[in-house]
Amino acid sequence: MSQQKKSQQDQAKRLAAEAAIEFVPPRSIVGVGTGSTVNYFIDALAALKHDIEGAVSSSEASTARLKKLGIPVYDLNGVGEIAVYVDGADEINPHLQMIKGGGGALTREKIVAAVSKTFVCIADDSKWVDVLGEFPLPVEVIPMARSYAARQIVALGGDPVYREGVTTDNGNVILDVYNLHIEKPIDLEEKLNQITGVVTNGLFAKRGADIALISDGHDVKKHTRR
Ligand SMILES: O=C[C@H](O)[C@H](O)[C@H](O)COP(=O)(O)O
Repeated sequence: MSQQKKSQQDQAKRLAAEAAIEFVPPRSIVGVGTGSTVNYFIDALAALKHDIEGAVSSSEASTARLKKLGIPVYDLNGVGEIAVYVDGADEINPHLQMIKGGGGALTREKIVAAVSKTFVCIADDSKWVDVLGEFPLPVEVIPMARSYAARQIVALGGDPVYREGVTTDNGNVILDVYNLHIEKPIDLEEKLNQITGVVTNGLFAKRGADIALISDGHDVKKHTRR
């Protein structure tokens, strides 16, 4: 990617992230995702730190950034329903179903999203697609089940590749599944989760986003779920 394209994409990420601030209720505990787009959101949230109670985080990386900026981070087990969860995506379709987990944080992201009333997805417009699957679908697997899970994934029509050298925050491994053209995201999400040894997969289809803020680096378009 050229330097100019990269800085336009960064600007798009920043604009989408800053637009999410208006969805943060005062005095709330905010659900915070993971990734380069969310990092801009965390930076914007820091300016509001005296107006919110704190955050629940989806990764060690986001926790470290939140704490560094003086935003208290709570354990999810001590918190009830979260009003708003803000997170990025690797791909998002017009139904606001997503592929996530490019950064390996999919499982904790799915947990925090499940507890949250409203999911706001923030992304640059390169993530907006008609059909999910061009981006390899991450699947988090218990290490001893890696080969078995990979064979089961092949039987479902995907090409799994072990993400070497990566251990998730939960101590597991990731298989990135290539060559999927995902016409029925909810079906595939369920089938993958039924494989013994799979912890979760990066399809956020059953619980997609409620709002997507997508930027081209100039404007931010707001999409709501169809
Ligand atoms: O595990 C990572 C997350 O699912 C991210 O939200 C996703 O990979 C998008 O990251 P970025 O904002 O860096 O493109």
